[in-house]
Amino acid sequence: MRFDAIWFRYARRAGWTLRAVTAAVEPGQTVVVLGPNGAGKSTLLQVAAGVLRPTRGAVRDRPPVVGWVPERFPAAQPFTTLGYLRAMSALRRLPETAADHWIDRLGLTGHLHTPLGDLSKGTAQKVGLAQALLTPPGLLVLDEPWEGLDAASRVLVPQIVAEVTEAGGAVLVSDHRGEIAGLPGAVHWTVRTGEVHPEQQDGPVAADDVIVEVAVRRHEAAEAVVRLRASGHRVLGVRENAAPEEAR
Ligand SMILES: Nc1ncnc2c1ncn2[C@@H]1O[C@H](COP(=O)(O)OP(=O)(O)OP(=O)(O)O)[C@@H](O)[C@H]1O
Repeated sequence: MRFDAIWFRYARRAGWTLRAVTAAVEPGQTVVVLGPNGAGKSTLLQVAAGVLRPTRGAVRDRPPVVGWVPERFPAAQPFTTLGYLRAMSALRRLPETAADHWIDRLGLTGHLHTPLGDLSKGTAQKVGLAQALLTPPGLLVLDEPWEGLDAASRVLVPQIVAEVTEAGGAVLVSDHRGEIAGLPGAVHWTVRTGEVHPEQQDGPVAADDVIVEVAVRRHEAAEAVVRLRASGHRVLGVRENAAPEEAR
């Protein structure tokens, strides 16, 4: 799937929220979308999912089955969990039992007869995930999927992402806490004031760049890398302290 010179603004006289976005997502690829608050991450994901139409430019070769999980599941709908998942299955001409696997896996069994509006944020998020996965998606778009999820459920997200990509689907996921940034093979895009900057893993350091060396505690290294990337910095490498004895 390709973003072909996409510009997006929410209103005719508003400023541009996305500017000249040109990027590609390959089948089987995970793209982690990072960037500061208000940069345009959610907007980019909604354009990718087809929820928002670009003002200029086009999304090309979007797979026919798209799974979309918004940051906030729209719970103000007159359904119970089971009623909603059955209605979503019927809409997609799937058997009534299509959601059973996800009901079981996401631990929704105890909430089947609860109205959507009465669910906790995390449980509503799981219902959102279940509906996005009813048919194996060629593109799965997840906007901050961990928000509200308990620790036991959080580990399911990278598992599900890996299963989708192993089946040949592409995944776009925004992740301000950096929970998925360590997923093997994931590429990182940083959104800054509406522009998308794919991370250049091996690109040369520009003449006017400055290299800042930072020491962090070993157990904090992964999180520090994620935070630096999320702030739009390039991380050139991580190395052990060469002289630990002298440092003491
Ligand atoms: N429905 C909307 N109508 C008008 N402006 C909007 C709308 N949604 C978002 N915006 C604006 O577009 C800009 C980008 O918002 P967006 O939600 O895409 O950023 P984000 O990077 O996902 O931020 P966050 O991490 O805080 O969720 C912001 O200035 C935001 O106020």
